[in-house]
Amino acid sequence: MTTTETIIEVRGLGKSFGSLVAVDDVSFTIRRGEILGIAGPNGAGKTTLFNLITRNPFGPDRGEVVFDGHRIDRLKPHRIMRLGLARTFQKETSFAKLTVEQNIRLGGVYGAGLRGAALQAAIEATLEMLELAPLRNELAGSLPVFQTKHLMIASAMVARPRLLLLDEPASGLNSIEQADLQRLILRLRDSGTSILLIEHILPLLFGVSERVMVMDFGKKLTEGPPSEIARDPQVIEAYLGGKAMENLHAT
Ligand SMILES: Nc1ncnc2c1ncn2[C@@H]1O[C@H](COP(=O)(O)OP(=O)(O)OP(=O)(O)O)[C@@H](O)[C@H]1O
Repeated sequence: MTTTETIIEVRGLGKSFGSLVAVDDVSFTIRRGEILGIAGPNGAGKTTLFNLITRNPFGPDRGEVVFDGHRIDRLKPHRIMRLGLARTFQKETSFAKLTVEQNIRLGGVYGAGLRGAALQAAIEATLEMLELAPLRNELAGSLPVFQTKHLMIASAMVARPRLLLLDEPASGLNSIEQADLQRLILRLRDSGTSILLIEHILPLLFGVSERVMVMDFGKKLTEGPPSEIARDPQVIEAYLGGKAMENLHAT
């Protein structure tokens, strides 16, 4: 359930690569229990924003991030994770030659410092929640794309994060799998994890997010409820493209 309490506050975050300003003075907050969506064209700075918040693999040049009462913008990535902030990556990050369970175990050890019975209990709960229990002994490298996505999310969720950053989790999924993923994201939120979600598949993004922030050229262009963002003419024409929004309205 969304509360008025803030789980993360990002203030004036910025990052440059030479003369390119990849993230330019971006500020936003997420409330506890909320799903905030991020939309924007390729190269808008969405993934770089995730990198800056998690400091993985690099932190910001400018700005502040306060997560659950802690300033985290100068902490090491593993310290940020241990405070309860986890992320997934666009690219496949599982260890192909380890089993599903072994991959999740690594997430619990590295992400949350879990050991012994607490670790095993977290693994079992995560296998159930992500519907991976029947596949626990399969090699990660042998999984179809849908289960691979689940495993990436499981490896983050085993640490029981209070905030989860999901980077394009629906890429490569068919429409039935996308609908399944949509339900899963809502389940994760209902289990107490706030979510920041980057997604190009707009029906999914607009379907799960309480608010959507639109980025372009590194800047935050606008932010609001999906129903308002979907009608915003400058978002439609300039940034999401008329076709993308036609598809959205058709759903
Ligand atoms: N390590 C880096 N070195 C140099 N430039 C980078 C680096 N990382 C990102 N960029 C540049 O920063 C800009 C923003 O990239 P970013 O990957 O954050 O965009 P994005 O919105 O996530 O795009 P996509 O939707 O394609 O994933 C791009 O111009 C990209 O080329």
